[in-house]
Amino acid sequence: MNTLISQSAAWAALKTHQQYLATVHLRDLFALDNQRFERFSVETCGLLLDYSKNRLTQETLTLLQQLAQAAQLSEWIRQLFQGDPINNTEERAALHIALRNRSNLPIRVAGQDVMPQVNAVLAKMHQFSDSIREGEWRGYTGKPIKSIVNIGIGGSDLGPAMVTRALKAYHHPRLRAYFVSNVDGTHLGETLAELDPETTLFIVSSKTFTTQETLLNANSARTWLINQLGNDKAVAKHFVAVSTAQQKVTEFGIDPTNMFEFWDWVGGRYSLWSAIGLPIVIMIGMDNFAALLAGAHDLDNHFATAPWERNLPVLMGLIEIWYSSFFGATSQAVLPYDYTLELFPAYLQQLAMESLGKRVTRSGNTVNYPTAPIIWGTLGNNGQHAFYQLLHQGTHLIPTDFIIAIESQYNELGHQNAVLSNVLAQSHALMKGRNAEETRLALNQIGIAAEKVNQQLPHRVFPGNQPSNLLVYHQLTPKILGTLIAAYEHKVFVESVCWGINPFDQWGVELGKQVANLLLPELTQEQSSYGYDGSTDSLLNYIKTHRLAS
Ligand SMILES: O=P(O)(O)OC[C@H]1O[C@](O)(CO)[C@@H](O)[C@@H]1O
Repeated sequence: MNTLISQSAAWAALKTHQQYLATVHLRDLFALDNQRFERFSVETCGLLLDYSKNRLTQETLTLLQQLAQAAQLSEWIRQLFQGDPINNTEERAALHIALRNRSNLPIRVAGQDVMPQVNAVLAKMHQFSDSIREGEWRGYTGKPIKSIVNIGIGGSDLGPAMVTRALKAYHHPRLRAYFVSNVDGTHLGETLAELDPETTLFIVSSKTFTTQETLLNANSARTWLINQLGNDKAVAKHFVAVSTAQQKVTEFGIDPTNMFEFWDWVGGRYSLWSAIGLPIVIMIGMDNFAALLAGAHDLDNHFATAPWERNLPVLMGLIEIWYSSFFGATSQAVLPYDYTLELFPAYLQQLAMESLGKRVTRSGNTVNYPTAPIIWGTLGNNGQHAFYQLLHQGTHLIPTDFIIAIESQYNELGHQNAVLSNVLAQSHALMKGRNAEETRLALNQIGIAAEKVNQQLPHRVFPGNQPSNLLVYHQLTPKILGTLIAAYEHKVFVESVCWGINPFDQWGVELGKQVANLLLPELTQEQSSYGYDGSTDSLLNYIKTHRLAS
């Protein structure tokens, strides 16, 4: 589409409609309609989305669906699922749905069914992970593996790290997982200090096998291992690779038989379902990994077939567009009230912002509307004692996703009602607020002297009207985690389609990498003028001088 979506009739209608809804308080929407929960919630694949605490009406949803129609969402979903090269700037398909295609029906890329390849790699992962878990795979000195170290960054780290963390209750009791991503030697150094080389397996994960951070960490880890075990033959028993680039893996010194393959039609941030999930499989076993895939597959089927008004990721995507492009919300908070999801906000940051942080459409036209919000968040209960002040009384409109487990992994401790009461209280209070009259009454009730009430009133009023989604599931299992992640992946896809963006490339990360490559040798060369800019040149000299002085 060469024209911008903002030129559509649906966009204009939404703009007019927003002017009306901007004047309506959420508490009034609830007062007007006691069926909001029934009307504005959807349950599928074990996941409930309550979106009734959003600044929308039935008319809003109708108009948002018209926008999706104008953007040809159905056609794009069809193309996604049939393996068309919808990553147009890289001329590739984006087929993460094939990685979890438990139906096994053929999915074709350029006419060729990819399912045999997918299944072959899954079988290899199964066999390898079993051999580690059962202690058959031995290190160079004959001991079973106890520590798995994933070396990767971005999509080759965040997804597997998040899932491995979330599914700790399913870990093999002998095994510990570590994730090294940062190029600061402290990350690898601190990790190595905890490891026994004889019982450690390194998984070098990199789609391209060119990423500076990963290769530097992998090289240092290899040097450490060889020094510790005294023979470079040890590498074969302690290093495996996950990549699309066999030649580069071989050049690094890893035997191709110890390489787990994936393909260019798997985007980095969509890759945890592929061989990039190897540390997950080793830690939780293939049956549980298959359940993760099955949860995602169920949600894929829902996304591909459910009518939009009952389609969970479609609704989530449209609601975010509503706030970003029409209310001007610049950020979205993701606040899990499930301790196991502590890495989920960081994972979502890459998924959403690397996919949607773009200013031109697929055809290269500059957009004239705001696109992706900034995603941020942390565990909700901790956030309450840190930044919720800003949510309740600050000046920003911050739509929030609360993620709720009805049962925790440690239910027997009896804390869960405290968790649930907190999250329900927060979403309620953010929605309803407390107006001046209610605040006056509350202050009177706690015995604040009448003359002080007026003074305190402005500080004690809560404007409310902060929207939120509540995503609720029974307990975090591999299956429900798969469903939850797939829901967010497809939400991002819906947004990309409506904004006309290609969500599967990431050209915006290139420039910084290129300049870093130019700068790297400057740090060791003897020169004092470089031609970057006044600040960068001076900082290079400042750093070198300080090094010499220390
Ligand atoms: O898996 P690779 O090729 O090492 O890339 C790691 C990450 O780097 C990025 O390209 C961004 O720099 C991500 O898209 C990707 O997930």
